[in-house]
Amino acid sequence: MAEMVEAPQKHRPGGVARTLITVYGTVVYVTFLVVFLYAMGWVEGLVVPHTINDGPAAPVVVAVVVDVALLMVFAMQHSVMARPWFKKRWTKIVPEPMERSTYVLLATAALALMMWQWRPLPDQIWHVETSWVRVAIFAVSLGGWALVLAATFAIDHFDLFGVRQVLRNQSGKSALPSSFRTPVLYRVIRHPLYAGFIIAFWVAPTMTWGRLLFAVGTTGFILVAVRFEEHDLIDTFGDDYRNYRRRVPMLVPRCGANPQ
Ligand SMILES: C[S@@+](CC[C@H](N)C(=O)[O-])C[C@H]1O[C@@H](n2cnc3c(N)ncnc32)[C@H](O)[C@@H]1O
Repeated sequence: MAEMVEAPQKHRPGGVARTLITVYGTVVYVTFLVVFLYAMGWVEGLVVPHTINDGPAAPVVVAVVVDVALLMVFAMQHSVMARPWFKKRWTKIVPEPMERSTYVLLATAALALMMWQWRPLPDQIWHVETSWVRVAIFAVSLGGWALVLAATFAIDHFDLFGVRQVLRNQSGKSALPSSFRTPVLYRVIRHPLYAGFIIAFWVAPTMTWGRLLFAVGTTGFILVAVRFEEHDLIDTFGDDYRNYRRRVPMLVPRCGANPQ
């Protein structure tokens, strides 16, 4: 049973402002989709002209420093802007219906900056030659991306990316309260979206040092982000989330356990 927690409603823009906010949220969402699709190709080395193994050549130490700095910008943006204390202060400056879209816009900018400025480390750690094995490995990796997408829809895709908030604002409705959900994926593990990213980043037919650095950095960030996120979820949903955490594993499903 989903528990509902009322979200406080602050600024209520009217007329033209509402329409502008809706346009803003829609443009941000479409921009995010384009950049995110590009990022899939960038990581996988498929379809797009510029991949994780391309870019300006740099000495190894410089490349590592630049890439770690880019990963940290990405991690800081996500970690700080997702916290309730930040949202509380931020919505004194930015109208509440725009808050999530602005988060998504800055997350998209951080991702685009990373792809643009990433310094390649193209030496290979492993490289699978056999073509059917390569295809099978790609399929698992793309399965990781599919899991990410499925998890966004299981939770609430349009709410996660700020679209629902601007559309509700357009029709004069207040923000939907946060709700605790355990749709099927979330009955197997607590963080299917993050698990999908980990699969997508690590399962690679060719692993270069650059991709490994990316996989290690993002996985480290996910493991830290989970702690902050769960702390906030416990603050919001209390014992419902505590009990859920006892019942359901974090990232790796339990063998033989039936999702309840
Ligand atoms: C990017 S999503 C990632 C969700 C989850 N960590 C995962 O990996 O599938 C982060 C948002 O999902 C929300 N969230 C995480 N688990 C949730 C649940 N079971 N029900 C509702 N919202 C949840 C968090 O509060 C946060 O706003």
